[in-house]
Amino acid sequence: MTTHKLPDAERVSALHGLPGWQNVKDRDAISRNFKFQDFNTAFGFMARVALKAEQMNHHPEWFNVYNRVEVVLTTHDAKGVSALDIEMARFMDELAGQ
Ligand SMILES: C[C@H](O)[C@H](O)[C@H]1CNC2=NC(N)=NC(=O)C2=N1
Repeated sequence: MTTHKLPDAERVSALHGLPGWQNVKDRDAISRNFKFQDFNTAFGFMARVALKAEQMNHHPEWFNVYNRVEVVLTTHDAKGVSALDIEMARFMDELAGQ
């Protein structure tokens, strides 16, 4: 299963490769804030991520205001961060180009 909680060492090394992402305080999750040029770009990003999320059956928690998208990734079924969260974080970074 890819939905099991990642061992600490794997999580630490995955986060090294995802410099924009950090552990969430008081929660077993990772987060990143993205800032885009405008709402259209932010929402386009969200639309593409939504399609990927459906394909993966793995859905982000996020909050959008205008050009900002605040993302929290965790695997509810695993009660923690799994390989799916790392895959989603990499996808988002690649898409955002930042
Ligand atoms: C029933 C359905 O497959 C599950 O609830 C999926 C849907 N999307 C999900 N998304 C996330 N982030 N974590 C999950 O555990 C999860 N589980």
